[in-house]
Amino acid sequence: MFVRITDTSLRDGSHAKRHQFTVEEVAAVVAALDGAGVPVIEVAHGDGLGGSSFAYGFSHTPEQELIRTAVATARRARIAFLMLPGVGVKEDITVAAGNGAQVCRIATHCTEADISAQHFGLARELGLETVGFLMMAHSQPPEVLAAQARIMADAGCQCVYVVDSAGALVLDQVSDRVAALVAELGADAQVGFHGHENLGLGVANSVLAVRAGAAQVDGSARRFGAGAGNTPVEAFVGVCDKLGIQTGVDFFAVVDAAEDVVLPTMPEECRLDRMALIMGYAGVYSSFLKHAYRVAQRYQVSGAEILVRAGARKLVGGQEDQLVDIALEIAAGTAL
Ligand SMILES: CC[C@H](O)CC(=O)C(=O)O
Ligand SMILES: [Mn+2]
Repeated sequence: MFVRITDTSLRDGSHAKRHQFTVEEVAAVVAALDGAGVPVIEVAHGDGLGGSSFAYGFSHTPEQELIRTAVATARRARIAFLMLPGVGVKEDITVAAGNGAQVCRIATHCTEADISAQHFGLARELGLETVGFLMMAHSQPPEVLAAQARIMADAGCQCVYVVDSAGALVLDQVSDRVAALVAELGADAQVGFHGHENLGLGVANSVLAVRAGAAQVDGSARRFGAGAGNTPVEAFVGVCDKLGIQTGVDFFAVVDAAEDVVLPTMPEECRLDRMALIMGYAGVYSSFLKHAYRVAQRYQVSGAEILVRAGARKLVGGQEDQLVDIALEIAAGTAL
């Protein structure tokens, strides 16, 4: 059994770093992960191409420059980028392809796959490998996700991911979703899994995804990602070694890369603390974490209460501004 790993520290980790990666940091991380045999490395603003904005936070370095740096540094790894239709536009994909990126990952909310069709079409025309992200996958049952995956595959997506954006999926809930996509897509497209650590299940959920037929799995060195972070790639590689699942990644080299190279780029460790746990429990988009801290501070209300209410409202990516509305509701003493 083989699983292809994509490291997303330089994209999902961007949320945890408020999008402040430098060229030097990207070069160092890509060199270390590439040297360890990580086959795909994702680089972009945390919210994907075009994410640098008032709404999501401005990047320290333009993401296309970071992509160029990653491409120039990697010897074996393919460089991937993420793009959310509406946050970025098709031109961003063309520019990233021109900068040498090889894997185009298009992310939509898990009921909105149809908005990705033109982007997959363009990416295939440009000769890019394509991956689709069905975000907030905990919020829909397996059959709904499978139907959405079919829309992406028919549009030219070569691997559709079950994306546990909130870190809310628990064990069998991952297997059931991945298995439903595998059954629907058959030979038409692969299936992937992207996990978050908010309930401490990133590695276990990823193993179950592979056992249910996932051919690709995401992780981040040192868990560097939104919320409590992503599936720790070095732990996942070690567990795969023990289980006889081939990854092609050198365990000791990726452990060194995580500790010696990625950790120094992190503003702090991604913690499985109260806020992160509530995100997983209440089903809140992991990238809302820093926004929730900021809004709680500004309106002097409980960040935990904001997240509980965000979960009850079933907010999706792009609705970060509703955290302010929720904070005002709490400050006014309105009951949930
Ligand atoms: C804002 C995009 C988001 O971070 C994509 C992702 O990694 C997820 O939904 O988990
Ligand atoms: Mn993520």
